[in-house]
Amino acid sequence: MSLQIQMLGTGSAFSKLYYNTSALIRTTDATILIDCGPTVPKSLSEIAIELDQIDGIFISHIHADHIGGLEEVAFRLFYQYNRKRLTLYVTEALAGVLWENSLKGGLYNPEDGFHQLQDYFELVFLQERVPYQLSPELTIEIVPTLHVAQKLNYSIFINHRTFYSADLQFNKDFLLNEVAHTRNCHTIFHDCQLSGPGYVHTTLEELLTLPEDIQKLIYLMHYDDHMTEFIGQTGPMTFIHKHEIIKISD
Ligand SMILES: Nc1ccn([C@@H]2O[C@@H]3COP(=O)(O)O[C@H]3[C@H]2O)c(=O)n1
Ligand SMILES: [Zn+2]
Ligand SMILES: [Zn+2]
Repeated sequence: MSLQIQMLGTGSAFSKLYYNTSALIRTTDATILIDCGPTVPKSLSEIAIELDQIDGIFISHIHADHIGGLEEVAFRLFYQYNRKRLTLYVTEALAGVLWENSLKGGLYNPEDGFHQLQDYFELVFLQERVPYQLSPELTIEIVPTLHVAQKLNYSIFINHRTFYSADLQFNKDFLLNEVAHTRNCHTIFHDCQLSGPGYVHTTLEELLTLPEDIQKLIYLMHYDDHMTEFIGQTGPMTFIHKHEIIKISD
């Protein structure tokens, strides 16, 4: 079984250098996008991936750096790609706020028959902590994680043993007991705020308190533009870069 994770961006919400954190999950039979910030269409075009080569999009939460490219994707699917409807993998609750609190502003167009999210995307509602086999080679499972109080936020297990964090506050117990121990993950993609108090993110300082054998599994993403100043200061953890491909064999 072959699984590849290719980063489309690795920067923080305010990064001007590294694009919004987002990735493509690629297997021989499926290509799924994780999050869709404003820089995603440009990043896809840089690696010559057309929107109609993507089978579906998973959304972790509705901050703009994770969804700000969806309006462009929705319009282009309809007007440039002959009304193609991609699948959106979301919880039902997230689909509601995604439309009402974000996308409706640009996409609502009753005159042309666009009333709701379903008019642009095929919606597949995920349940928390239920594995979904999206294709013979790809299974995903979402878990609720804490980012901003009262704000829906989901991280994702890919083929059971790869963990990809949404933006999240450090949760050492979860990383040690669930990600590393119970699920025996061999690969972890984790958001990382390089300096200052995290507030709504996990800081590098916090990740450095994890046991070394877990740090070895971690690729750091969602970092600020002063990343280069921290090269050599991340213990065994590795900064991942835009368009880098991690091959995962299971
Ligand atoms: N309580 C908060 C909420 C948000 N923020 C910043 O706003 C950004 C929104 O996108 P993000 O990627 O979640 O990162 C958040 C923080 O930088 C923050 O610093 N403190
Ligand atoms: Zn973010
Ligand atoms: Zn966020």
